[in-house]
Amino acid sequence: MRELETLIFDDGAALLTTAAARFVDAVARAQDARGRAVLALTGGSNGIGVLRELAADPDAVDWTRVDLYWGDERFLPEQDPERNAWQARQALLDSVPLDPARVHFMPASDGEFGDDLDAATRAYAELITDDLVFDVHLLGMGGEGHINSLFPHTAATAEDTASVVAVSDSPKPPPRRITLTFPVINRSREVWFLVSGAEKAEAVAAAHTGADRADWPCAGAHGTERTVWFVDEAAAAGLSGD
Ligand SMILES: O=C1O[C@H](COP(=O)(O)O)[C@@H](O)[C@H](O)[C@H]1O
Repeated sequence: MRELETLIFDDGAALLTTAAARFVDAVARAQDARGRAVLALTGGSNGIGVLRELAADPDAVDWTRVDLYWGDERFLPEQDPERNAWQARQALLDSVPLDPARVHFMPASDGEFGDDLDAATRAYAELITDDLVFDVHLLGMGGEGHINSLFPHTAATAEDTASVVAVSDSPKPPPRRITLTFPVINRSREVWFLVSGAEKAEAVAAAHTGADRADWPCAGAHGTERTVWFVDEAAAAGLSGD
Protein backbone atom coordinates (compact mmCIF):
# COMPACT_ATOMS: atom_id res chain seq x y z
CA MET A 1 0.00 0.00 0.00
CA ARG A 2 1.48 3.31 -1.11
CA GLU A 3 0.34 6.45 0.69
CA LEU A 4 0.94 10.00 -0.43
CA GLU A 5 0.83 12.71 2.24
CA THR A 6 1.35 16.39 1.54
CA LEU A 7 1.77 18.46 4.69
CA ILE A 8 1.70 22.22 4.27
CA PHE A 9 3.22 24.47 6.95
CA ASP A 10 2.95 28.19 7.63
CA ASP A 11 6.72 28.51 7.42
CA GLY A 12 9.99 26.62 7.18
CA ALA A 13 10.50 26.51 10.95
CA ALA A 14 7.19 24.69 11.50
CA LEU A 15 8.07 22.31 8.67
CA LEU A 16 11.37 21.37 10.32
CA THR A 17 9.82 20.92 13.78
CA THR A 18 7.24 18.47 12.44
CA ALA A 19 9.71 16.65 10.20
CA ALA A 20 12.03 16.15 13.17
CA ALA A 21 9.18 14.81 15.34
CA ARG A 22 8.12 12.42 12.55
CA PHE A 23 11.78 11.36 12.15
CA VAL A 24 11.95 10.40 15.84
CA ASP A 25 8.77 8.29 15.44
CA ALA A 26 9.91 6.67 12.20
CA VAL A 27 13.26 5.66 13.73
CA ALA A 28 11.54 4.16 16.80
CA ARG A 29 9.04 2.25 14.62
CA ALA A 30 11.82 0.81 12.46
CA GLN A 31 13.87 -0.16 15.52
CA ASP A 32 10.84 -1.85 17.10
CA ALA A 33 10.06 -3.74 13.90
CA ARG A 34 13.54 -4.68 12.68
CA GLY A 35 16.00 -3.82 15.46
CA ARG A 36 17.54 -0.89 13.61
CA ALA A 37 16.68 2.13 11.50
CA VAL A 38 18.36 2.51 8.10
CA LEU A 39 18.30 6.08 6.86
CA ALA A 40 19.48 8.04 3.84
CA LEU A 41 20.34 11.64 4.67
CA THR A 42 20.38 14.53 2.26
CA GLY A 43 22.06 17.92 2.12
CA GLY A 44 20.73 21.37 1.44
CA SER A 45 18.95 23.87 3.61
CA ASN A 46 16.19 21.64 4.97
CA GLY A 47 18.16 18.40 4.87
CA ILE A 48 20.63 19.97 7.30
CA GLY A 49 17.94 22.01 9.04
CA VAL A 50 16.11 18.90 10.20
CA LEU A 51 19.35 17.54 11.69
CA ARG A 52 19.82 20.81 13.61
CA GLU A 53 16.29 20.45 14.90
CA LEU A 54 17.04 16.89 16.07
CA ALA A 55 20.11 18.16 17.91
CA ALA A 56 17.82 20.11 20.23
CA ASP A 57 16.67 16.83 21.80
CA PRO A 58 19.45 14.32 21.05
CA ASP A 59 18.17 11.71 23.52
CA ALA A 60 14.87 11.33 21.66
CA VAL A 61 16.52 8.79 19.33
CA ASP A 62 18.48 5.63 20.09
CA TRP A 63 21.39 6.57 17.84
CA THR A 64 23.32 3.39 18.60
CA ARG A 65 20.89 1.43 16.41
CA VAL A 66 20.84 3.78 13.44
CA ASP A 67 22.58 3.07 10.12
CA LEU A 68 23.28 6.18 8.08
CA TYR A 69 23.91 6.56 4.36
CA TRP A 70 23.86 9.62 2.11
CA GLY A 71 21.62 10.23 -0.89
CA ASP A 72 24.31 12.33 -2.52
CA GLU A 73 27.58 14.07 -1.82
CA ARG A 74 29.72 16.80 -3.26
CA PHE A 75 33.10 15.24 -4.21
CA LEU A 76 35.33 17.59 -2.24
CA PRO A 77 37.96 17.27 0.51
CA GLU A 78 36.65 15.83 3.77
CA GLN A 79 36.88 19.11 5.68
CA ASP A 80 35.24 21.22 2.98
CA PRO A 81 32.19 22.97 4.50
CA GLU A 82 30.31 22.40 1.22
CA ARG A 83 30.22 18.68 1.82
CA ASN A 84 26.83 17.37 2.91
CA ALA A 85 28.57 15.10 5.42
CA TRP A 86 30.58 17.96 6.92
CA GLN A 87 27.42 19.99 7.41
CA ALA A 88 25.59 16.98 8.88
CA ARG A 89 28.42 16.41 11.36
CA GLN A 90 28.35 20.03 12.51
CA ALA A 91 24.56 20.04 12.75
CA LEU A 92 24.12 16.77 14.66
CA LEU A 93 26.26 13.74 13.99
CA ASP A 94 29.30 14.76 16.03
CA SER A 95 27.16 15.26 19.11
CA VAL A 96 25.18 12.01 19.27
CA PRO A 97 26.35 8.47 20.17
CA LEU A 98 26.33 6.92 16.69
CA ASP A 99 28.27 3.71 16.08
CA PRO A 100 31.01 4.86 13.65
CA ALA A 101 30.83 1.50 11.87
CA ARG A 102 27.23 2.28 10.97
CA VAL A 103 27.85 5.73 9.50
CA HIS A 104 28.54 5.36 5.79
CA PHE A 105 29.89 8.66 4.49
CA MET A 106 30.38 8.93 0.75
CA PRO A 107 34.12 9.19 -0.04
CA ALA A 108 35.87 12.56 -0.07
CA SER A 109 38.26 13.70 -2.80
CA ASP A 110 41.22 13.53 -0.39
CA GLY A 111 40.29 10.13 1.03
CA GLU A 112 41.16 6.52 0.25
CA PHE A 113 40.48 6.89 -3.48
CA GLY A 114 42.13 10.27 -3.82
CA ASP A 115 40.67 12.39 -6.57
CA ASP A 116 39.36 9.38 -8.53
CA LEU A 117 35.62 10.02 -8.65
CA ASP A 118 34.82 6.75 -10.46
CA ALA A 119 36.72 4.63 -7.95
CA ALA A 120 35.02 6.45 -5.07
CA THR A 121 31.64 5.86 -6.69
CA ARG A 122 32.33 2.15 -7.23
CA ALA A 123 33.35 1.80 -3.57
CA TYR A 124 30.09 3.36 -2.37
CA ALA A 125 28.10 1.16 -4.76
CA GLU A 126 29.58 -1.88 -3.01
CA LEU A 127 27.91 -0.74 0.21
CA ILE A 128 24.50 -0.33 -1.41
CA THR A 129 23.73 -4.02 -1.72
CA ASP A 130 20.50 -5.19 -3.39
CA ASP A 131 18.95 -6.06 -0.04
CA LEU A 132 19.59 -2.63 1.50
CA VAL A 133 16.28 -0.84 2.00
CA PHE A 134 16.05 2.56 3.66
CA ASP A 135 13.36 3.01 6.26
CA VAL A 136 13.36 6.70 5.39
CA HIS A 137 15.13 8.43 2.51
CA LEU A 138 15.21 12.19 3.11
CA LEU A 139 15.25 14.42 0.04
CA GLY A 140 15.80 18.12 -0.44
CA MET A 141 14.86 19.57 -3.81
CA GLY A 142 16.13 22.31 -6.08
CA GLY A 143 13.95 24.78 -7.94
CA GLU A 144 14.43 22.83 -11.19
CA GLY A 145 13.27 19.68 -9.39
CA HIS A 146 16.60 17.98 -8.68
CA ILE A 147 16.79 15.52 -5.81
CA ASN A 148 20.06 14.02 -4.55
CA SER A 149 22.36 14.89 -7.50
CA LEU A 150 19.76 13.82 -10.07
CA PHE A 151 19.30 16.83 -12.32
CA PRO A 152 16.84 17.21 -15.21
CA HIS A 153 17.82 15.56 -18.51
CA THR A 154 20.99 13.87 -17.26
CA ALA A 155 22.30 10.31 -17.47
CA ALA A 156 22.13 9.97 -13.68
CA THR A 157 18.41 10.75 -13.72
CA ALA A 158 17.82 8.23 -16.52
CA GLU A 159 19.75 5.49 -14.67
CA ASP A 160 17.60 2.41 -14.08
CA THR A 161 20.19 -0.18 -13.08
CA ALA A 162 23.20 1.11 -11.15
CA SER A 163 22.55 2.04 -7.53
CA VAL A 164 25.18 4.77 -7.34
CA VAL A 165 26.61 6.92 -10.12
CA ALA A 166 29.22 9.63 -10.52
CA VAL A 167 28.20 13.06 -11.75
CA SER A 168 31.06 15.04 -13.27
CA ASP A 169 29.18 18.03 -14.66
CA SER A 170 26.52 18.98 -12.14
CA PRO A 171 24.73 22.17 -13.22
CA LYS A 172 24.77 23.21 -9.57
CA PRO A 173 28.27 23.63 -8.11
CA PRO A 174 30.36 21.82 -7.26
CA PRO A 175 30.39 19.89 -10.55
CA ARG A 176 31.67 16.58 -9.21
CA ARG A 177 29.30 14.55 -7.11
CA ILE A 178 28.25 11.02 -6.15
CA THR A 179 24.56 10.17 -6.05
CA LEU A 180 22.15 7.35 -5.32
CA THR A 181 19.77 6.72 -8.20
CA PHE A 182 16.06 6.03 -8.63
CA PRO A 183 16.27 2.22 -8.28
CA VAL A 184 17.57 2.68 -4.72
CA ILE A 185 15.46 5.68 -3.75
CA ASN A 186 12.29 3.94 -4.91
CA ARG A 187 12.78 0.82 -2.86
CA SER A 188 12.85 2.92 0.34
CA ARG A 189 9.92 2.29 2.64
CA GLU A 190 9.36 6.00 3.05
CA VAL A 191 10.56 8.91 0.94
CA TRP A 192 10.30 12.37 2.51
CA PHE A 193 10.65 15.61 0.62
CA LEU A 194 11.65 18.66 2.70
CA VAL A 195 10.91 21.70 0.58
CA SER A 196 10.47 25.40 1.26
CA GLY A 197 10.48 28.61 -0.75
CA ALA A 198 8.50 30.11 -3.61
CA GLU A 199 11.24 29.23 -6.12
CA LYS A 200 10.34 25.55 -5.59
CA ALA A 201 6.57 25.89 -6.17
CA GLU A 202 6.63 24.91 -9.84
CA ALA A 203 8.59 21.73 -9.13
CA VAL A 204 6.28 20.78 -6.22
CA ALA A 205 3.25 21.22 -8.50
CA ALA A 206 4.87 19.20 -11.31
CA ALA A 207 5.59 16.31 -8.94
CA HIS A 208 1.98 16.29 -7.80
CA THR A 209 0.61 16.13 -11.34
CA GLY A 210 2.61 13.17 -12.63
CA ALA A 211 5.34 14.97 -14.56
CA ASP A 212 8.07 13.04 -16.35
CA ARG A 213 11.11 12.46 -14.12
CA ALA A 214 13.44 13.46 -16.97
CA ASP A 215 11.94 16.96 -16.81
CA TRP A 216 11.30 17.09 -13.06
CA PRO A 217 13.37 14.46 -11.20
CA CYS A 218 11.34 15.07 -8.02
CA ALA A 219 8.35 13.53 -9.82
CA GLY A 220 10.08 10.15 -10.01
CA ALA A 221 10.70 9.47 -6.30
CA HIS A 222 8.27 7.41 -4.21
CA GLY A 223 8.41 5.26 -1.09
CA THR A 224 7.06 1.70 -1.28
CA GLU A 225 4.90 2.41 1.78
CA ARG A 226 4.69 6.19 1.99
CA THR A 227 5.77 9.36 0.27
CA VAL A 228 5.57 12.48 2.40
CA TRP A 229 5.92 16.04 1.13
CA PHE A 230 6.75 18.53 3.89
CA VAL A 231 6.26 21.91 2.20
CA ASP A 232 5.85 25.45 3.39
CA GLU A 233 3.04 27.66 2.05
CA ALA A 234 5.31 29.36 -0.47
CA ALA A 235 6.42 26.05 -2.00
CA ALA A 236 2.83 24.78 -1.98
CA ALA A 237 1.53 27.78 -3.95
CA GLY A 238 1.07 25.76 -7.15
CA LEU A 239 -0.95 22.97 -5.56
CA SER A 240 -4.65 22.91 -6.25
CA GLY A 241 -5.78 22.66 -2.61
CA ASP A 242 -8.00 19.57 -3.24
O1 LIG B 1 22.98 20.31 -4.02
C1 LIG B 1 22.11 19.84 -3.33
O2 LIG B 1 20.88 20.46 -3.27
C2 LIG B 1 19.71 19.81 -2.77
C3 LIG B 1 18.70 20.88 -2.34
O3 LIG B 1 19.32 21.90 -1.63
P1 LIG B 1 18.52 23.20 -1.05
O4 LIG B 1 19.57 23.99 -0.33
O5 LIG B 1 17.93 23.92 -2.21
O6 LIG B 1 17.49 22.68 -0.10
C4 LIG B 1 20.09 18.82 -1.68
O7 LIG B 1 19.01 18.08 -1.24
C5 LIG B 1 21.21 17.89 -2.17
O8 LIG B 1 21.52 16.91 -1.21
C6 LIG B 1 22.41 18.72 -2.40
O9 LIG B 1 23.58 18.02 -2.74
